[in-house]
Amino acid sequence: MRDPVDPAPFAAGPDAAPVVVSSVRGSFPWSVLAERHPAIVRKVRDAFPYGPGQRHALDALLENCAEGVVEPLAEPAADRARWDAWGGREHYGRSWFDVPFLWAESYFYRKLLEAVGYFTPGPWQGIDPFRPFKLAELDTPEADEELAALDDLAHRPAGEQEEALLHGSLWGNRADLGFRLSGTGSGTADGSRLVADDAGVLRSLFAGGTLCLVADNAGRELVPDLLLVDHLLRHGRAGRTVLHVKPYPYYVSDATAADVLDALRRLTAAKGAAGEAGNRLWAAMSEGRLTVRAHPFSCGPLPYTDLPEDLRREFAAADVTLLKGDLNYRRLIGDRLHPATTPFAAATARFPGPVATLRTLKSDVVVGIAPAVEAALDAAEGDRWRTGGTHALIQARRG
Ligand SMILES: O=P(O)(O)OC[C@@]1(O)O[C@H](CO)[C@@H](O)[C@@H]1O
Repeated sequence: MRDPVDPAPFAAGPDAAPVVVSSVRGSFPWSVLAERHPAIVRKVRDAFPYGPGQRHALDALLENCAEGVVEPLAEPAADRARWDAWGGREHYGRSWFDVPFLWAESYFYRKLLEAVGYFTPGPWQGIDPFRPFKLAELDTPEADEELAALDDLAHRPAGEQEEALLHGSLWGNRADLGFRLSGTGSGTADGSRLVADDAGVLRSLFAGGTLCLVADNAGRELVPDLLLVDHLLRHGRAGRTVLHVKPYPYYVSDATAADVLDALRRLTAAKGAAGEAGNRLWAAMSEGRLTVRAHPFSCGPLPYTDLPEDLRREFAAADVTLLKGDLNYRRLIGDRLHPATTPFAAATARFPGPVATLRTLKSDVVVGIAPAVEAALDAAEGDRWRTGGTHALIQARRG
């Protein structure tokens, strides 16, 4: 039974709200393209002994991002036709700042991989330009502490464990490298920073069937995600889990299948409860109760209203599709500036099946915020609560 939806916010239809663009100088989207992306290109260039050809291509990308226009992928890119169909034909030739923010950001990462030869046959093919940053995250004293804390949690009742692991997965989203490489973002994991909390609805959707978890970042976000998955599989709260990751490196820290293996090995190498969870996850993957998918659409520049039919069917059949992180949230609500008080159920009405999100707020779009909460946050923080990574939300809609 679908939650009652107030049609008022969409009297003009769910696409009435304006799409986020990057053309307003000084805005958050503008700063991502004008400041964050050049910083990421420089970090990547300095992180590898790339040859002259790659360094020239990276410098050309830097210049193109700042002053140039969106250019097609260089032939013979295997996915050129796909990007043409994803909006490239409409956007090629336009300034990066004049196309939808979601499209410009997503395509930037695809052009970055082109510059370093990620798809080009040869020694650099398949070398993840963000891997140094991802791995550095996994081997830290903080990661050791987080894993050690599981030994105490293991003695708590299953319900308490689930609540704690759900929050671990939520706040793991704060560890977003794209966010950190440009030196912004902090946040505390205390409850006061939750601007919406549908944890009860979300937990009621763990019904022992299929959980689709659409992952976000690798490293210190993916490890808590995997620990939550272990708990749900172990306690019969999910019969199987399909973990959706990216088919290639994306948004600096987004997880690929290689990152799942790194996170899994980090767990199996740990002592105590963390190691036991790692071994259970390893067995679950071997037995097909935990499967990893890397669908091309997961690196697409489009909202989830454009889901391809196979994903639409998969999500519709799941107990719940749990979307992690800010980028997935933006794609879920169309990267549109809906009024923050727009009901989550209304803004996500076209997503197939029950859907939920665990997200720290790192970009302007948000829905499902109570009017009094929005007013209090605006009064206390101005707009910072929307993009600072200091606040988070748990939102869910039954099918
Ligand atoms: O999906 P994540 O990892 O939580 O966050 C990704 C993201 O916040 O990083 C960009 C800024 O660098 C945003 O535009 C984008 O939404």
